[in-house]
Amino acid sequence: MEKQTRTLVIATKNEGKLREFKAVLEPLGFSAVPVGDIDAAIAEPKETGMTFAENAALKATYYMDKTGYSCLADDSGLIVDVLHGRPGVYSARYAGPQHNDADNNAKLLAELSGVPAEKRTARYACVLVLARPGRELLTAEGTCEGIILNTPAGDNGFGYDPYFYIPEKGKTMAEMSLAEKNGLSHRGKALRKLTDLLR
Ligand SMILES: O=c1nc[nH]c2c1ncn2[C@H]1C[C@H](O)[C@@H](COP(=O)(O)OP(=O)(O)OP(=O)(O)O)O1
Ligand SMILES: [Mg+2]
Repeated sequence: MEKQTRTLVIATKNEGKLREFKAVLEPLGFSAVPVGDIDAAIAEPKETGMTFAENAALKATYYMDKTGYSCLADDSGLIVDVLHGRPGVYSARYAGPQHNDADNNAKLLAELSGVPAEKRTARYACVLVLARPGRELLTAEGTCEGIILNTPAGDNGFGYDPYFYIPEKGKTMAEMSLAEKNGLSHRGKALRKLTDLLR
């Protein structure tokens, strides 16, 4: 086991994801530095992929090329069964290019209006890709099952979390601490798989 801290540049502009990355990675001896701290002027890439895996690889490779560092990217989203998998890879842009959580949640609720609880099954999915100079890409995935509520609960987390209810826990993801969310979330699962690959 190497003892020195290994720096991973986190290739995201999302503060909520960054908090979750740091909480998992720092206790494992990684220093998680947001790409904006390396160079705040790098423009966000267009997420043109058709899958989470394509977009995660695209973001990781883009930021590695721009910074020269190993870069860890996350592409994730919400898959709602009764909506045939929407919003899926378009989760961040569901209500339009402004990329606004409140607008996205409002659109989700409108699309689910009148749909009873037992048909509101959904899952979060996360694909992580680590791009390292001169090496092959590393990929890890995670999912987390839940139900979409009609009314929000909780102030933690980000994105769709106030509406994403975990029946086994009796609460939404926005009612969980960072550690509790990471313990069961799509991102937490993918991060643990990815760090296992780095040991
Ligand atoms: O744990 C989560 N809790 C709540 N919502 C979540 C979660 N995980 C993904 N989501 C939603 C937020 C966003 O609407 C979309 C991700 O979009 P995605 O492009 O991967 O991220 P982003 O644009 O916010 O940041 P970036 O691309 O810079 O990493 O799915
Ligand atoms: Mg994005």
